[in-house]
Amino acid sequence: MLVSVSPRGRQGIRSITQPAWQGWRVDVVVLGSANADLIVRVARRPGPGETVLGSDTEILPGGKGANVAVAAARLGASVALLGAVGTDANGDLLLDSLRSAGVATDRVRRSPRPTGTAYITVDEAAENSIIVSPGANTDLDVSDVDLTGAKVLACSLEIPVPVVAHAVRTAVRTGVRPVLNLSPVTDFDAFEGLDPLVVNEHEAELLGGDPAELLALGPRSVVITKGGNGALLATPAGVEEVAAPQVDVVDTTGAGDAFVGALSAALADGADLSAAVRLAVRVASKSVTARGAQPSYPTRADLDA
Ligand SMILES: Nc1ncnc2c1ncn2[C@@H]1O[C@H](COP(=O)(O)OP(=O)(O)OP(=O)(O)O)[C@@H](O)[C@H]1O
Repeated sequence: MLVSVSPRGRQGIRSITQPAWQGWRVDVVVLGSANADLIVRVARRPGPGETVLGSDTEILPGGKGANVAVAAARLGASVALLGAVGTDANGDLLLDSLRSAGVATDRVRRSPRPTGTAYITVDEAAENSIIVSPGANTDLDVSDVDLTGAKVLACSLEIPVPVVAHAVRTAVRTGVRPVLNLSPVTDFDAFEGLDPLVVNEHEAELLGGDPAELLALGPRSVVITKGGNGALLATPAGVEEVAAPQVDVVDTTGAGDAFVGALSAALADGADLSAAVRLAVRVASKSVTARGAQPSYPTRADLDA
């Protein structure tokens, strides 16, 4: 019999008569965007019709979906990303970086459209201006939603809303725990069963502000992240605040994605929501002590160091 070995080395020998991913353990399916972040540093931003010279271009893997997937995988979760990238070099780069973080990419479709790209200008005051060209991310379709094997579905909103709504409803119907980071805030109507709905303070304001108002939208639980003040967890039973540790902040890029990745990994591992939020705060607060999004995400060993 022909056999193949799991790339994570955990599951031993598997028959190749099945698609490879069906034989591997998947704890967390992340549905979301994958972008190449093209970063250029400038003394100041150009005005209309003006040209300025900038630094060499830095190309980093990004996009909320890819960030969340990498954050969860770094903590030891078995993760598959459900997404789309182009057939271009940036698509290769994103797939390589996901795989090297241990994320299964079998559910990432190659699209004829260009890979999603974020054009990021950073000025001397470290202020960002960002243009996102979603490209292949907008190509995702409800027929791409495949939650096989998942304990937890983690999704965010940089991809078509109907796909996210379909994935959440499929998760609820099939007993997969849905976690939604409603970022950016978008017109959305599939809150029923979310456990939790995750938003930052700004997004919470846009949805009504008060945890009770967010719970009234229909999720089973709500988590509001509060930057350096940690996070708040609300269920119909009450509210719990989790303080963030005092850290030397270097770069907060991707902190929210680190939070969602860690939360999803912990929930898939059987933690209750309160314990999962406490871990997520620790992980996200660690991530702000290093530059970049994905490069700053800690492993379990980093957390204990
Ligand atoms: N200054 C900080 N000090 C310590 N922890 C922080 C700080 N800023 C963010 N964090 C950690 O990151 C988590 C998420 O931060 P935040 O609420 O700013 O999310 P966000 O707005 O989605 O982040 P971003 O948009 O930067 O990715 C917080 O709950 C906290 O654990």
